[in-house]
Amino acid sequence: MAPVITTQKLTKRFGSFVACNELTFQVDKGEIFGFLGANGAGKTTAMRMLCGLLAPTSGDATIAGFDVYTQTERIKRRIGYMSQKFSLYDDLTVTENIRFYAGIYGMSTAQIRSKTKTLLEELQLQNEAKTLVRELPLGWKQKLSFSVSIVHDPDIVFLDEPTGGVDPVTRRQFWDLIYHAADKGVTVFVTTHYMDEAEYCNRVSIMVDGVIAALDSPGGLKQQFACANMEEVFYQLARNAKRKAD
Ligand SMILES: Nc1ncnc2c1ncn2[C@@H]1O[C@H](COP(=O)(O)OP(=O)(O)OP(=O)(O)O)[C@@H](O)[C@H]1O
Repeated sequence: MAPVITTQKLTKRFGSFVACNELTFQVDKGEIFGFLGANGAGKTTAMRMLCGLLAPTSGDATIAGFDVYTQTERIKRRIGYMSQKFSLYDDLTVTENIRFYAGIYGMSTAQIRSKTKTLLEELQLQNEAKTLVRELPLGWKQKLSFSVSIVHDPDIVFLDEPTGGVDPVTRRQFWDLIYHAADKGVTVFVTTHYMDEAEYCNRVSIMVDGVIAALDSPGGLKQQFACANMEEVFYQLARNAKRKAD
């Protein structure tokens, strides 16, 4: 299967500080790829390079076949993005938010109408179609925000700590949506601090001080580091990290 994300010695320096140091990895189509690291490890910097928002200092990367140096506009059209501070409009209704983003992504009126209907059904939000987003519980906002980030059927969706602040049951429901998207062929690139979520990924990369310290399936990592769970794997790798949170 052709990889949809390929990086080769991808590096970002800020002055003499090396935020990301020679990152080399591939992510396949439909894969759920967890991108873990302690605070300051370089995850956000790497993700910004992969989204075409930040030019690398050196190395190579292609996203959906497009080059991160020269084809950033093409990349932006083929990806979705959801951050912890999701970008839904609190003072618009559920339906208005879906229509707004679908419009931004350049979908036609007919496409928007049918997509809005499907999405409301999938999320079981039909009864909340006219509810202002600010009135929705956090877990529902996260699910809506995720669905909106893939409304234009992107090749890859980048999720930056998408489930901050919700309980494990709500997180599990959110992950059902992720699995559903991955089954349809969307590649999911997700950062998280929750180790239950790391267990849900097909493969997990763990960054420490700007480098990828380990990369394998959760089962493979547990075996490699002789740990019972991902929490322990992460702790073994991250406990000696030199960088601290800003
Ligand atoms: N524009 C910048 N100029 C200088 N240093 C930066 C810049 N952006 C990030 N850094 C530094 O690069 C390092 C990696 O930051 P980054 O935000 O990528 O880490 P992270 O793994 O996403 O951490 P967190 O989980 O805390 O968000 C940090 O030490 C940060 O201070």
